[in-house]
Amino acid sequence: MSSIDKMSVQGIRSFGPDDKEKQIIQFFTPLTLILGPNGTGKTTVIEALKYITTGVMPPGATRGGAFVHDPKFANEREVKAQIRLQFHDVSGQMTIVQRSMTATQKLKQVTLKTLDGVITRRNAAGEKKSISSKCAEIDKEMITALGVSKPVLENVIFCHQEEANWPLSEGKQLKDKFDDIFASTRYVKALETIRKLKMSQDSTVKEYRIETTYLKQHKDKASQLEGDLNEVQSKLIASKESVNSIVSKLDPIENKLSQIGAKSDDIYRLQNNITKHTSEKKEMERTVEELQKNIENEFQGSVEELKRVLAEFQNKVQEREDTLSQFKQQSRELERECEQLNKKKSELLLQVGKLEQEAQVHDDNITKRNILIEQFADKYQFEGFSGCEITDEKYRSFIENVRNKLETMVTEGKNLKVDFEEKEKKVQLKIDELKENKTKLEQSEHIKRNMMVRSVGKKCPYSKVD
Ligand SMILES: Nc1ncnc2c1ncn2[C@@H]1O[C@H](COP(=O)(O)OP(=O)(O)OP(=O)(O)O)[C@@H](O)[C@H]1O
Repeated sequence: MSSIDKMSVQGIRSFGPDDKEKQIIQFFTPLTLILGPNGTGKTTVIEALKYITTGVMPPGATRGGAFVHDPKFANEREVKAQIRLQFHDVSGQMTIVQRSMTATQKLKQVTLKTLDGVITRRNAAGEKKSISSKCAEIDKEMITALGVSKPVLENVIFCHQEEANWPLSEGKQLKDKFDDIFASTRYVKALETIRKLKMSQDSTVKEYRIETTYLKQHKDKASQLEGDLNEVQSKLIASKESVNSIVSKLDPIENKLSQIGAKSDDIYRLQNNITKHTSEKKEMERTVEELQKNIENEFQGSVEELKRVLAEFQNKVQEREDTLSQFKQQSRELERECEQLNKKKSELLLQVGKLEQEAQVHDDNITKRNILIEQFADKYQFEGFSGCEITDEKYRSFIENVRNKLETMVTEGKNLKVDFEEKEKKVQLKIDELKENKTKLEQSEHIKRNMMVRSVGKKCPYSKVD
């Protein structure tokens, strides 16, 4: 169990901030009574204990200056407050915790700043070890060190006198307080978690049990298979040994077999040759027979003479073959020439056709020309062209006549043109004269009309003038 030894307070409420004003309170076992008149600081001691152990300031101390000694009282701009507590933690180790604050007087209000705290521990050898940390961490550390929960410290051990009537509060608030103190919510949650964990673990165990059954079956099967395998392996070894012995016996037999095979191949080859030669012999005999049948005059000379005759015959055959190839060559050249001539012939035939067409056109033109000559001769009374054949002589005479006629007509035309030009000049003079007269007449008409309009307008102003 943890126990509080002593506490020093400085700069809290009526406790002054100077070092000489620092107060140290010693706590006794099993009980410490604090007595004093009103306003001497009894509540402040409890508040300081609550603050140093839990980090919670007294109610109404939200305004900075309320808990820390007022800077106005100290005639300072800033006041530093410090609380130190020496205690033995649950393991009996001596621990010192220190928390500090500063209150600064601003223009209208006092602001409070909480500084980092320090926890110092002394181990069994008497060595000190300090840990400086944030307030929240110190709060956690203190709860662990004292072995008492924060709600118990706040509401039971260091309960402020202004909050001491919480046991008389309404149902829900009261329940919440008790839940906090006994941490029942946490236990309920923990129990729920444990229950869920148990359920999940139960199901896992169930699964494992089923799996174990299967695994056991598998194991039995595996051991059975292992036995079978061993048996098969021993059989395999025995079989391998017998195979090896058979293989060793087989080697000479295989050698002999391969020798026999080679010999059998030779025999087969020889048999094939015999069959082939026999059939060749038969074929030759048949050929000889046929040749003997066809021979009318059998050659009576020796083989040498026959060879010579054969050679002569072959030479003759060669000569004939050469002559034949020459004829073939000539025939090919003649065929080529014939082809070219046919081509030329077809071209000439084409030209003949064209020329015949042109001759026809020419004859038609001659006929038309003769008709026109006859018509022209009749029209211009050329004699000797009517009803006779138009020869070249006639044609030239006709052209001469035409030329003469044309010259006569041109001369007449020129004379006529001169006459017409003279007549035109005269007519133009007449026209100019007439135009002049016309202009004069129009002017006189205009003057007369104006005069008539004026004379009629004086008589009747509304009559229309045409
Ligand atoms: N911020 C402050 N600065 C300086 N002094 C303060 C400050 N706040 C409170 N005080 C003084 O601290 C004292 C409060 O003391 P406290 O309430 O602890 O006395 P008490 O012994 O518990 O009194 P009671 O028996 O009446 O409860 C008062 O004298 C008050 O004037």
